[in-house]
Amino acid sequence: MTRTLRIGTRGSALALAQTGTVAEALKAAGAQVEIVVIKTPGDLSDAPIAQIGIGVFTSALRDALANDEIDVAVHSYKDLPTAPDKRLVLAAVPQREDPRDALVARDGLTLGELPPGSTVGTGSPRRAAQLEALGLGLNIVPLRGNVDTRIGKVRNGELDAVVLARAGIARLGRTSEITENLEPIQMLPAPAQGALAVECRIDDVDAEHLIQSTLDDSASRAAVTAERAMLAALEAGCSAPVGALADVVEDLDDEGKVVYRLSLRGVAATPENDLLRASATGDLTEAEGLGRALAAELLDLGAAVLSGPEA
Ligand SMILES: NCc1[nH]cc(CCC(=O)O)c1CC(=O)O
Repeated sequence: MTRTLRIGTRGSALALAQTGTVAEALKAAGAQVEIVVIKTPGDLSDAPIAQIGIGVFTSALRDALANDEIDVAVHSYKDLPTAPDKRLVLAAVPQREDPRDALVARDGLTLGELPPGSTVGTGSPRRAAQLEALGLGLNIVPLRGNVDTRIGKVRNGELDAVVLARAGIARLGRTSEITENLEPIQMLPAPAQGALAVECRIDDVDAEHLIQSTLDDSASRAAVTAERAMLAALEAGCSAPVGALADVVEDLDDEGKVVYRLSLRGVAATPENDLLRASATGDLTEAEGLGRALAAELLDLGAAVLSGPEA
């Protein structure tokens, strides 16, 4: 008897594309899979994410998983609340896509080429704060909707530009519409941007092992673990102006041998909304501690303690 793994996903084009890659990998490993689309309140409301709250895209999927309606949930990792869900286990963090943000602007323009007063759409306080900090006189306007809708507002002339996660555009096969990849030095991505989180029930050891051995990428997992530990220690919700990016880098130990280490950069806002940037490097096996240490440093520098996970 072969078990069929029911893989739950949101119904957006992006979610379906992401889930498709997970399903294909599991099939290639010999599993039988079925895709189950779950509607979430985040898909049904047009209100700003900051208003409808954290977890709007993910809690319905998590409940369906805990209630045995599905066996696997595929999330955009950055949309998951930082608080752990004791009913579930993170079975895999697949190899991460390019985590950078990307600009889609009219006439092929880059950020630096946009004239002052240009309208740039984003619903993300993190992106807005970092765009403001460039001092280009851009007019940042709120924006929501799926990737297609957002790019459409540039195509139809409603906006001069939008900023989106490169990974989302890439998963939809639309990278040709990107006019500039934003370097982390000016625009740090959201913690875990570009990564997926593949969850299963805490007691479903068979599914966990299959998913982990088929899909987990330890470098991606270490990087996002550090980024999200930083976010959690700042008590920031997903809508807070906090960015983080970790990379695995080569280093030399005391005997001159090559070792791999984790390098983490972070950005957070002060109560006056000025941006603070800091970085730290640590052991690959100490990803969580590295994230917490960088958060402590940002707090020492005057970063605002942000509202808790419920805000
Ligand atoms: N908050 C929405 C969301 N969640 C994940 C992605 C993109 C894919 C990813 O970062 O993994 C997006 C769209 C965006 O931020 O442009």
